Amino acid sequence: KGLRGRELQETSRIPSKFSGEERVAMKEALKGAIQIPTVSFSPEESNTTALAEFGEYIRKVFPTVFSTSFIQHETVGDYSHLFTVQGSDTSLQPYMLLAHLDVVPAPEEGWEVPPFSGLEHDGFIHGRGTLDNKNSVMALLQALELLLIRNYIPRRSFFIALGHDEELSGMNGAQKISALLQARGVQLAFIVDEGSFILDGFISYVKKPFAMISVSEKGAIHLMLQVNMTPGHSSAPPKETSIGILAAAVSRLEQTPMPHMFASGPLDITMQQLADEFPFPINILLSNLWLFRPLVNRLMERNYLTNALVRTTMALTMFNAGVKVNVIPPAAQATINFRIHPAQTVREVLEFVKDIVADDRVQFHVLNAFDPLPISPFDDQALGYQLLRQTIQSVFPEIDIVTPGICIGNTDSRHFTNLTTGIYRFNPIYMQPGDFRSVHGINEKISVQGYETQVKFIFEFIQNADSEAQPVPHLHEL
Ligand SMILES: CCCCCCCC/C=C\CCCCCCCC(=O)N[C@@H](CC(C)C)C(=O)O
Ligand SMILES: [Zn+2]
Ligand SMILES: [Zn+2]
Repeated sequence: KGLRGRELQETSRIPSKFSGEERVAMKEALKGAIQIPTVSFSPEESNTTALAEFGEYIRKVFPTVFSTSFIQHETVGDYSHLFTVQGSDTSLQPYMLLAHLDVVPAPEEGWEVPPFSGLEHDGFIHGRGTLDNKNSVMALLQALELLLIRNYIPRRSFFIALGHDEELSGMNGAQKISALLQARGVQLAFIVDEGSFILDGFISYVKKPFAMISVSEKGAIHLMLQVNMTPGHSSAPPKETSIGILAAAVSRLEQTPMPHMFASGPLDITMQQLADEFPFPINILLSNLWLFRPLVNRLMERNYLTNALVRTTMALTMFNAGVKVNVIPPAAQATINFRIHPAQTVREVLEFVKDIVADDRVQFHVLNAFDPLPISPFDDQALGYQLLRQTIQSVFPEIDIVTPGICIGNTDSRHFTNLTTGIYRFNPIYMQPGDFRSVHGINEKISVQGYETQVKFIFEFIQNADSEAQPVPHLHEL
């Protein structure tokens, strides 16, 4: 189901078999990438020396990519990279594979090995970026390098875009790449980026790992609340201070979750596809959402991850106030990070928040805001989704559930809605809750075997995108 024409593609396929020497080279290349500390600290501070070094490094380890006549390489926004791989059939719409080479900071405390060592230990490569997202950067280029060495000539053109400031919102990398391609009149069939995984053990009842392809991502608001009061001597305080007023306001917000929004859309399909994995009676509830939706909503609210899937969340992330112990504070500021469910908008969330705060002394400053991303198609006609599904099924034959999902974080792919309606977020790696906590946390690591499989997945995916296969129409042909 989904794609046809498999037989055709099998005839000229290059098998994803790598020699012992190639397998050593690919893991060594990843280790070298981890050792370059391409840290995005803040909008004002990145390690530009490391970002430049990374550009030199990929030239060195992927010489064929850089010397192939039908591949054009460009540096964008000083440190991001855009590879245009010209296919032989210009009637086919190109696609894009996206990843980012910057990482979040990694103070050494708590790490079993230094975070920029790239050390191999017990079958794992350790370090910041091994899951987020140098694994993808390196696997994309590695798979292409290996295909080129085997004289592969793609039919369908594609782009590999590597952003350098995703962890700071992608304005200098992905955003500029998107603008550049738009200026060139490029439209894409689809994009594949980071943002979801093969999930293993995230839902206690679901024993089988399943692949979730995120077809949308939440919007966000960075909101600063501020209260100003006249400062004075603390020995004769007013009835309320800026700190007290603000604390009461944010406490009201914390006590008032946004309405749950599990009404329809991709999550319906996710839950229905997973229903059979749950024991009785939850399987019955999930298979009959038309009747049991309110109950399922309450079940999903209980877990912090599934809760994030069913509603707009708010996290109070910064709180600043006070200048001295005996001074009535002149101002208090709180910064809140909202993640907006695809069924809500920035405007609706702000209205909701103002109603809850209901205090004119609290000023609102929207520092940054964007609506949730549109839902990309995931039906039988959706080329990007179906290619991912097909490749998951061939590379991970043990996975029999592939579901659409919603990405609870944000990715560079959100800068590309001008170029395509098909944006899919999926990393072909197994992810357990502990691994997930290591992303932006401590002891981030990838198994050598998991990384090799990621390279294999991309190697297969690029070939699948070139196959004769077309999405199967909904209606049966007569
Ligand atoms: C029913 C299924 C259960 C689902 C459990 C979900 C498990 C979580 C799986 C994937 C989430 C991955 C999110 C990764 C993308 C986040 C990247 C990131 O951190 N982006 C920044 C961007 C910002 C503009 C700097 C962010 O803060 O979101
Ligand atoms: Zn990332
Ligand atoms: Zn990240």
